[in-house]
Formats: sequence, structure tokens, C-alpha cells
Amino acid sequence: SHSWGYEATNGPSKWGASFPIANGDRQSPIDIVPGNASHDPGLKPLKLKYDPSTCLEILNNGHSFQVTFADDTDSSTLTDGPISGTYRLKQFHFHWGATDDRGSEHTVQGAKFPAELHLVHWNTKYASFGEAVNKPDGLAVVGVFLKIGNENAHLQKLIDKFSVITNAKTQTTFVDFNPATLLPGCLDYWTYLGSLTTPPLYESVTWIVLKHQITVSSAQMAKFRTLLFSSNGEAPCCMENNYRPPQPLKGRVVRASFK
Ligand SMILES: COc1cccc(N2C=Cc3cc(S(N)(=O)=O)sc3S2(=O)=O)c1
Ligand SMILES: [Zn+2]
Repeated sequence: SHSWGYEATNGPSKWGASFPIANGDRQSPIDIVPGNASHDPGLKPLKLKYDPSTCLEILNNGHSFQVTFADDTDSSTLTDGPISGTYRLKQFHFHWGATDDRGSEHTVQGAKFPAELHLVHWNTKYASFGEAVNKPDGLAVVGVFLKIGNENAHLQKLIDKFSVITNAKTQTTFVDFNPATLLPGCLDYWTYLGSLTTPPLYESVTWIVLKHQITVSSAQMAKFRTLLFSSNGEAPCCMENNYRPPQPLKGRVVRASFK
């Protein structure tokens, strides 16, 4: 069947045909308007505890590249912030553009960033990720914007593996990586209730979007675009513009953890 993607024929404007929730009431991403966000003094600081030994592999899933973590213990978790209970890190991945002027999924007062990192965590009140993924409080995703600047040595560790995962549906071992190295110093955030930004678009995500960015060099962004959407043997199709545009807010409130 005609699987979803980011081309004109199978991209975000076409997803509603196979995934009607695409037109739901809590879809992501959104445009964040700081002036409309309400500061909530009840919001706690984010508590992210990551254990590099839970890092398992890096893979190209045909939509992005992803680093997957062992989630059978509470070694790498998100607690506090806007959520209650404990959420375990399952994977992180990125979205980016064909050029440095776009690529992020969330925007800030219309401003696009060249890329956006998503750290995907699941609520341990459920037995597994698979159980949690479609529950209204099942997932918490931390979004981090990338901006063009100095080369990022931590991102380079991921980029150094790209030659082995160029084609879709390829993977390789990746160990002892600490995702905390991909976080800015200040963890101020905006938070709102939303969804997965790709099919199946489940409305199961508490979004936590950081205000501060991390840097990536333009040369490093060019390396992201050497990955392929296509599998080995198919006509090569550069992995780029793998972002969904902002969706209607539909009355949702965005809260800020900072003044
Ligand atoms: C059984 O459901 C499953 C099984 C395996 C993976 C997924 N996912 C699909 C899309 C998707 C999109 C995410 S984003 N861009 O909003 O951070 S996170 C995520 S996922 O949960 O990993 C769903
Ligand atoms: Zn994502």
C-alpha cells in the first residue's frame, strides 16, 4: 500500500485519508506564541536522569534516524515537570529541512529552526511502551530546537554512524551515549497536550518544548541530508523536510514553566 511519507503524494496533507485523527482536537506540532503562554508557578523543573549504558542502537527507520534505549528498568527517566509519575526514555530522533531555514516541527511565533530533537518517554503506569503509546497520558516527548552555530561534538557522535545507516531499515550498534549531552543548560519549557507528529498521530503526548536551543553547524546539517528515505536498491531519495507543519490549536492552552 501507498505508505505515508513527506512527499507531495504521501505527505502531511494526505495523512488524514488513512489516519482521520490527523484532523483531531489535540494534534501536534503547533506554533508556540510566547505572549499567549500562561506562566504556571505550579509547574516543577524537569527532572531528566539518563544512564548511557541503556543506549542500544542507532537506526534509519525510513522517516528519521533514531537512537533506541533499553526501557526494562527505571535507568533513564523523566519525572516532575508537568507530568506525574515516572516516564521511561524509549528513543530519540530528529526532524530537519532541505535547507537551514526550516526543519523544525514546532515553531515559535512563526519562526522555524533548522531541526528539532524529540526525546520520547512512556508512562510506567502502563505495562509497556506499546500499551502506553495510544493512551491520553501515555507519552511525554521533550522537544529541543537546533540552531546553526558551532559544531556540536555530541551530535557528531551520531553523525559518525550515518555511513552505516544511510539506507532505510538499516541499524547498527550504538552504546554509551548520554542523551543529556543534547540538552541546553537551561531547561525552561513550554508544555501542552498534543499528539505524535507522524502517523499513527495518536493523541497521547504531553509535549515539553524547551525554550533554549542547542547548536549544530551548517556542515553537520548537510550530513543529516545524506541519509536516505529509500531502501538499498531503490532510487536514492534524500532524507530531508521530514517535518509536519503546525496544526490548529483548537482552544488548547500552552503553559510556560518560566516568567
Ligand atoms: C504501536 O505504536 C507505535 C510503535 C512504535 C513506534 C511508534 N511511534 C510512531 C510515531 C512517533 C512519532 C513521534 S514524535 N515525532 O511525535 O516524537 S514518537 C513516535 S513512536 O511512538 O515512536 C508507535
Ligand atoms: Zn518526532
